[in-house]
Amino acid sequence: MKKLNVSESKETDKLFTTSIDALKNLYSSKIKPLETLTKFGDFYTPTLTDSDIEAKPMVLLIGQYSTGKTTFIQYLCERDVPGQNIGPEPTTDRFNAVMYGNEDRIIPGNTVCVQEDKPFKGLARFGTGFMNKFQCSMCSAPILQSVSFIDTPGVLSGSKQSQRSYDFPAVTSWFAERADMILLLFDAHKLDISDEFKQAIEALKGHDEKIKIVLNKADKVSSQQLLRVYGAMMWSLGKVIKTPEVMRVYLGSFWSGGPLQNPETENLLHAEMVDLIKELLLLPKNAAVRKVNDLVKRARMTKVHALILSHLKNEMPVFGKEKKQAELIANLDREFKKIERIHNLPEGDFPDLDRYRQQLNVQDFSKFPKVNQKMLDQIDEVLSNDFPKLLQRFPLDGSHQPTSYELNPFALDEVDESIRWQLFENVDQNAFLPLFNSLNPINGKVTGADAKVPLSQSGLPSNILAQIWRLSDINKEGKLDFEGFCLAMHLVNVKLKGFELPDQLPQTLIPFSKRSGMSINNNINNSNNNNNNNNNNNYR
Ligand SMILES: Nc1ncnc2c1ncn2[C@@H]1O[C@H](COP(=O)(O)OP(=O)(O)OP(=O)(O)O)[C@@H](O)[C@H]1O
Repeated sequence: MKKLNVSESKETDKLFTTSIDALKNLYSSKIKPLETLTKFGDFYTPTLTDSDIEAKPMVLLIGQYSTGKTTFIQYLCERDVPGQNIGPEPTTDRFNAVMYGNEDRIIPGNTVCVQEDKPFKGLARFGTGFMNKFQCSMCSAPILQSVSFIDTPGVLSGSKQSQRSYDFPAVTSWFAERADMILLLFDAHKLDISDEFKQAIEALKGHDEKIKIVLNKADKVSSQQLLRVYGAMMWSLGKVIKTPEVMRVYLGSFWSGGPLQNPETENLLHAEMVDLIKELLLLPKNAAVRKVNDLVKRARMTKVHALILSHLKNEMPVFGKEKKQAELIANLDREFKKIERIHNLPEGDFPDLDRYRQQLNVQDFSKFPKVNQKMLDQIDEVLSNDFPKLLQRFPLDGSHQPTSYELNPFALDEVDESIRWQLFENVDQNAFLPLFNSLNPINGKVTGADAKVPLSQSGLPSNILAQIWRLSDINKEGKLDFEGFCLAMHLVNVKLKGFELPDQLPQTLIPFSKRSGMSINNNINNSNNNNNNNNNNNYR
């Protein structure tokens, strides 16, 4: 594993901060003026605020009711999140932004939408019907320092879905535009893709590249059923999501309710779950590049929008304005083609015809602004010069930015708080194999007496080593298998770096083979009950 170069890590962090600053400047000086002039917000989405651009990466979860969206968030947070309801019936009746905060609290929708430091001001346009169904849950779960989650109400079937007091697809589309990743959750045990759910997926149009599929509760079916369910799901989705790329599907069972139930698929599901968690952890590093891409998209749309308005204004006669306006709206597709040809614009930068028509219906074309060449030049400048320069700062060779942890799992002083969220699977286990084998394990396990020598060589005091033993002997057997031994050695290194050891093992540090068998509560109970003393004695 490559050794971390401290200055390189600090440079990378600095690079991301300065890039976000540069983005804010470019947006407000070169894109926003044309957006304001052409009332871009009335046709698309409101102008962005600084907090929109600075916001932590957002993960949007969408699925029919009871597919496990809320449980998924709870699993990743390793704790109960305030304001979350879990149950077999439709439980989440509101959009819930789960974000980091020092103390647990729930902020109601009306308040969170006026807070300057939250990226939700644009939601105010969905009215009080929506505000009453929106809230922000703040809690101190470590993963929330890297990403925020948007839990959504489960999509219902039939009239129940349309009875909502706000425009569900429009709100979903608003979040989709700002999200860094969209997770579509399906229940492998009860695959059901209703028409209403298909409509909700339609609202994600234009954001296909962010969509990942999670086939949840995949351990509840046999391998053969899983294959069938997978095929049926892809077939149905193929009709709704029209993307040339193959969608990434993660199979898994994201909850702390018990071990994976199908030994046949256990390894596969573990590997898939690890992959998804790794993807989530990479989001902050990729978010800055994504933000540049989003602003590129927005700048191109603004340019096309300005040219459409100017074209429609030029078409207006001195008399008979209303008739001409209606005619232009009816033949909007033809007008779009004309504009495309005259200005040599890509078809893909044009807006959705029906939605644009709806907005045009309430406008007076003669009041549209004429082309402001200076502002258009600024947009061209930002697209052809400023954004490419900004992107050159990032390594865009297809490889992701390795996290500090991937570069050196023991370099704890060189990484931020998210280190607590590292995965056991990322620990370089090969490095400990020779040492483990030299202890002559019996049935793949070593006793406290065996492990005492290598652990004591760390020079750590007995009480600390006893704590390390307690944390590493997850099954409370008085012995360590290879994974437990790696964990112990890893914790020794953590301590030697000057960090406090946790009272209980973070969920991420529990090897996957042992993880699914434990609930978080079990974990807490284990650390509190008398087992502690017994296990500590194994080491002494
Ligand atoms: N991986 C899993 N394996 C088994 N059961 C699960 C799993 N995940 C969630 N469940 C159970 O499924 C039910 C629905 O879970 P949850 O409330 O998290 O779903 P949801 O998608 O958020 O639902 P809603 O849209 O109604 O809020 C709960 O009873 C929960 O305990």
